[in-house]
Amino acid sequence: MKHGIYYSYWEHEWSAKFGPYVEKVAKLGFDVIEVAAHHINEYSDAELAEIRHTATDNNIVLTAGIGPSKSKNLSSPDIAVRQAGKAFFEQTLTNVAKLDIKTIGGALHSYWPVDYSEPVDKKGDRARGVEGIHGIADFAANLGINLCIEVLNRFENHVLNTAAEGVAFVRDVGKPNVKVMLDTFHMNIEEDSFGEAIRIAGPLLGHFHTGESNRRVPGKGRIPWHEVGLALREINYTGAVVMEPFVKTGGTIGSDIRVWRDLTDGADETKMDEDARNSLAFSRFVLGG
Ligand SMILES: O=C(CO)[C@H](O)[C@H](O)[C@H](O)CO
Ligand SMILES: [Mn+2]
Repeated sequence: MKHGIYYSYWEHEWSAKFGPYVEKVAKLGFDVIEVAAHHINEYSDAELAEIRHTATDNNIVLTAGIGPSKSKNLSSPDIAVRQAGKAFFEQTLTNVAKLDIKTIGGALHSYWPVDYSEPVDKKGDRARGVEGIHGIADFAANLGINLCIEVLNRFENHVLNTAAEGVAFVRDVGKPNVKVMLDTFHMNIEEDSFGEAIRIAGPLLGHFHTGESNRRVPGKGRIPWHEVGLALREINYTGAVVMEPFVKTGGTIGSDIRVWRDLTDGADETKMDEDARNSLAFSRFVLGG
């Protein structure tokens, strides 16, 4: 099991450059950095090559996260939006592969965060989402990339809220490189049991996010980490465990994640680094790896 952190912990915008964080997370002791793929198409090949070299030099593996925008929604009822989504993913996956990334996770099957001022068509969105992911799966497979479909809580997405729904979706897609992704923050809201949800995902679990119920770093709250760790061991999970703390207000990240109070307790960057380092030690101990 490899342990990582989403670099957005330190940032306010999904567009923030992730290159400078590779060395930082290596120094903190992580194996993996997760980067936002939202704006990767704006990076030059030279920039991507440099980031890839820095990662290799620092023994860091990269993974990617994305919350697709409404205009790139693979499950939209509007065929033009679905086509734009497919084109966007093909370009994004091509660039993601330049960083030697093998895992991209998020609401790939939909968009994020969902605009609930509009009527919800869960059945139609799910059916179009299955078709949309099916339609980009082989493209991703040819680049050696797994598509990890994140199960989110009801306030952020309606298509997949539980591990059981995630598994049924992935089975309907029926492609070996399309997997389920779970996140303890969302599980805390939707699942009856953390352990059972992880066992339901079982061999289909492709990526795993961690965070407390208020998205502080693991170890500061009341998620049943021991139960989570036991279940991950039971299913022989060998993928990445990426902590996804969101503690800062402000910017698009603060607004998308609904961070309306300072959860850093006024921490400066040095203190935030220390929190991440301590949480990594806690995560390795309680989850394994
Ligand atoms: O858990 C999440 C959102 O609540 C997601 O993992 C990411 O934050 C989102 O896809 C943006 O990358
Ligand atoms: Mn997540």
